Amino acid sequence: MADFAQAQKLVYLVTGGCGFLGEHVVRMLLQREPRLRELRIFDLHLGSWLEELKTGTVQVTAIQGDVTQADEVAAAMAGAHVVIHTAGLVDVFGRASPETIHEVNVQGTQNVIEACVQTGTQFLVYTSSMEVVGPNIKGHPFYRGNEDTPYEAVHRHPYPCSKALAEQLVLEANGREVHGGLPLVTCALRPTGIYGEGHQIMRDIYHQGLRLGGRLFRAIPASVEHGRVYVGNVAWMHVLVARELEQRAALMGGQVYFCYDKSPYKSYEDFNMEFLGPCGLRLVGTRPLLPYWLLMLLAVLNALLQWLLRPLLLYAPLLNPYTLAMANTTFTVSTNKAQRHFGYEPLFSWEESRTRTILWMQAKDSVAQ
Ligand SMILES: NC(=O)C1=CN([C@@H]2O[C@H](COP(=O)(O)OP(=O)(O)OC[C@H]3O[C@@H](n4cnc5c(N)ncnc54)[C@H](O)[C@@H]3O)[C@@H](O)[C@H]2O)C=CC1
Ligand SMILES: CC(C)[C@@H](O)CC[C@@H](C)[C@H]1CC[C@H]2[C@@H]3[C@H](O)CC4=CC(=O)CC[C@]4(C)[C@H]3CC[C@]12C
Repeated sequence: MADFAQAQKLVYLVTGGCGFLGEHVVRMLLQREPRLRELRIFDLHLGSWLEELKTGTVQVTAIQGDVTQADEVAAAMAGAHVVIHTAGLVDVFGRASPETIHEVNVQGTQNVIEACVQTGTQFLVYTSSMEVVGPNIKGHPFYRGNEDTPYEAVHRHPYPCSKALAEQLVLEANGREVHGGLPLVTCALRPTGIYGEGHQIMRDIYHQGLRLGGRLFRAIPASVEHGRVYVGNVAWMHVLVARELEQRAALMGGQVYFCYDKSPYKSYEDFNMEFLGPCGLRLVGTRPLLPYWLLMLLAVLNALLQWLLRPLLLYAPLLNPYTLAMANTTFTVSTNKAQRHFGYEPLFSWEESRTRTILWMQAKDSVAQ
C-alpha cells in the first residue's frame, strides 16, 4: 500500500453515510480532507441530497448496499485507503428484533473487517458508543469518567450488547495482515448522546411537546447528568482520527476514544430544553411529576402494548423500561485522551453547537407548519 505521504489522492469509504452522523462525516470530509480523490458513501438508504455533492472536484460515489452482505461490502471497499464505519441499527425502542440488531451491528462490522483484509484497506475507524461502557444493568453512575475508569460494563439490551461485541471485533482486528502484506490499523470512537442537525429523537420529543400544548413534563431529576456531544464535533473527530491513524499507528491502533466537547453536563431533559425552549416548549416541574415506580409501571405497560400490537402495527414510544433506566442514570465523560493522542480539539464551541441546532429545529419547524 502506498504511503499516505506520497499518495496525493485517497479513497475513503463511509458506511452509513446517509445517517444522522454519517451525513456530517461525509460533509466534513469534503470540507476538511484535502487528500480526497474519491468519497464512497455506502448505505442501505441513499439520500437525495447526495446529488448536490457531485459538483465538486472530489469524485462522490453513492453505493446502495447492505453491510450484512459481505460481497456488497467487499465490492464497495475495493481500492479504498480508509473506511469509516458508522452504519448501524440504533434501536433502543424495540423497532427491530434482537437478531436483526446483532446481524447489522455485529455481523455487519465483521464483514467490514474481512473486506479490509481481503481488499487491502489498511485503516478502519469504527463508530462505537458510550453504551459499550454503560449505563450498566445495575444502574451504576459513571460520573465524569474516562477511557480508563473502572466500570462494570454489564448489558442485557440487544443494542449495547451488539455495540460492545462489534467494538471488540474492531480492536482485536488491529494488526491483522491485509491483502498486500501491511497491517490493519483500527480504532473505535465512543460518542455519548449525539445532538445536532438531523437528530430525529430531538424532533420526536419536540413533536411530543407540541401535542401536549407546548409542554413537556419532567420525568428525570435535574441532578442526573447525561453526556451529550455535538454531531459536528463527532464528525470532526472521525476525520481527524482517519487522518492521523497512519502516522500514529503504534499509539492509536487498537485504541478507543470517547467523543467529547464543551457541551454542558445536564440531565437529558434539561439539555434538550436548550434547543426546545427557543422553539417555544416549556418543561413543567422542577422535579419529576411522577414517582419513579409509576414511571416504570407506565414504561412496562408501553413494552407490553408494543408486544401485543406487534402483529398489527409498530408501537415504539420513547418511554420504555430501557430508555427510562438510561435517562435516569448519570453517565458523563471527562477525558482528554483524544487530545493527547492525536491533537483533537472540538471544532465547534458549545455556543456554536447550540445555535446550529436551534436554527435547524426552527427551520424544520417552519417547514412543518
Ligand atoms: N445517535 C447517537 O446518539 C449515537 C450514535 N452512535 C453510533 O453512531 C452510528 C450512527 O448513528 P446515527 O447516525 O445516530 O444513526 P442513523 O440511524 O441516523 O444512521 C445509521 C445509518 O446506517 C444505515 N444502515 C443501517 N443498517 C444498514 C445496513 N444493514 N447496511 C448499510 N447501512 C445501514 C442507515 O440507513 C443509516 O443511514 C451508529 O453506529 C451508532 O451506534 C454512537 C453513540 C451515540
Ligand atoms: C421518556 C423519557 C424518560 C425520556 O427522557 C427518554 C429519553 C431517551 C429517549 C434517551 C435518554 C438517553 C438516550 C440514549 C443515550 O443518549 C445514549 C445513546 C447512545 C447511542 O449509541 C444511541 C442512542 C442512545 C441509546 C440514546 C437514545 C435515546 C435515550 C435513551
